Amino acid sequence: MPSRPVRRRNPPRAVAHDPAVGTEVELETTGVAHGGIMVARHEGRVVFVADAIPGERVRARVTEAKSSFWRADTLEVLEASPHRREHVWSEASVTRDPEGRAGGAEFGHIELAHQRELKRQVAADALARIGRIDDAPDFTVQALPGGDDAAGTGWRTRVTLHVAPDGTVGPYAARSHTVIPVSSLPLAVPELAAIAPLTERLGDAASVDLIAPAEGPLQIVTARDGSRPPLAAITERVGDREFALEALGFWQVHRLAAATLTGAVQRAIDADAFDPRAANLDLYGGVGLLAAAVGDRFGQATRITSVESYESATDFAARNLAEWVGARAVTGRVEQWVRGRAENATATERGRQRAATIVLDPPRAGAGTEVVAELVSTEPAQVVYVACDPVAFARDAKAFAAAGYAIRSLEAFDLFPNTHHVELVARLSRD
Ligand SMILES: C[S@@+](CC[C@H](N)C(=O)[O-])C[C@H]1O[C@@H](n2cnc3c(N)ncnc32)[C@H](O)[C@@H]1O
Repeated sequence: MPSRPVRRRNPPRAVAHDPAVGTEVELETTGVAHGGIMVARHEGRVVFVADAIPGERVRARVTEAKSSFWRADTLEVLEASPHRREHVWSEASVTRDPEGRAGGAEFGHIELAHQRELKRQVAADALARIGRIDDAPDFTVQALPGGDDAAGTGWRTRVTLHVAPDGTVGPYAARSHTVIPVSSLPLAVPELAAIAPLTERLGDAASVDLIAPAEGPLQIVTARDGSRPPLAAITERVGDREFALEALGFWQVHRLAAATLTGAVQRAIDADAFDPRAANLDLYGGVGLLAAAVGDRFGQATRITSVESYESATDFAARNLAEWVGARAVTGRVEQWVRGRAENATATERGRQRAATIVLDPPRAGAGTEVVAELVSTEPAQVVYVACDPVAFARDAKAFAAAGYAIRSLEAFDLFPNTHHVELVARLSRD
């Protein structure tokens, strides 16, 4: 097994314009910031430090020096937090040189309960400081069933590996596109970890995707220079319900995530405010997971439109939602699809829009203020927001709040143990 990282054709990790870059500093970390990094101060300047924990003293190397803040990598832990543990992935450990640490498990050195507390702090802080929301319900970040078993490993049903010019296969390093050779993939479900081509040389490939669907064989999809082979359909399952999708189509990554979000969305919807005949929406709908969650809770008469930009996903969503005659799947970009929806509607349709429950599950960037403005202009009865980025959610929640939509319920889930990611499910409505 090679131990030296292999560089891809990509910019260097830090551009050493500032003489501070590359210097070593001793830091005391005081808090956690968005993105899995900790906050410290050096001579009054904020420093964002990777691979530390709040309350630690570390020796760190500066990797970026801007006028308003620096970034640094931990080289040595001088005084450890009581929450520090051996990293779940030795190849991502602080004992390695920072440029040779595997990325994707940036909280793997922190006890699981404390990881969840740090994620809660980041989300609460984003709501307070970015969302300017001071009345959000209290919440904790909930572990998934069995989430603390095996130190939070063995949950990823999707893994993307990258291929260096010499054919080495591995994950990228944290914060760079350097391919890191590794001997294990602890966050992957064991059956995927077992088939990963970690010892192979794939000189003519760009990336390798590994997928463990709920049904059928494991999938290995090798892409060459951005092109992919034709993709098979796979089957995922939530309870008794099956979902068909393209092998590389979007599906929640944790093996229990789809079921967890189904339950959370069903709980979040206020049944008294739900009208099955309304113009209900499932925005950023993928293959219809959350539209099905709504339909399963409110029955055969449920009307709901799922909007998704990726055509193949919409085709599958139409199949997956076929049992609801009032369900339809539309291909389109949400920001375009919602534009002018209120003005172009008939009086009857405007009434249905006002009675609507809108579920939205945008990508990491969030929905954005323009989409929120279009949605609130139709005065929907309630909005259920599924968020994979607390800062983007806080920005959007602020825009909802400006239109009188407050957060009425809020749950958070640890769908990505040993990483900094957290998923939120919130219901927003007006008084
Ligand atoms: C976080 S996923 C959620 C999918 C689905 N709700 C689920 O849980 O399986 C976001 C989805 O939004 C789609 N998407 C991204 N940007 C979009 C846009 N501007 N308009 C419509 N869909 C978009 C992606 O293709 C992806 O399927």
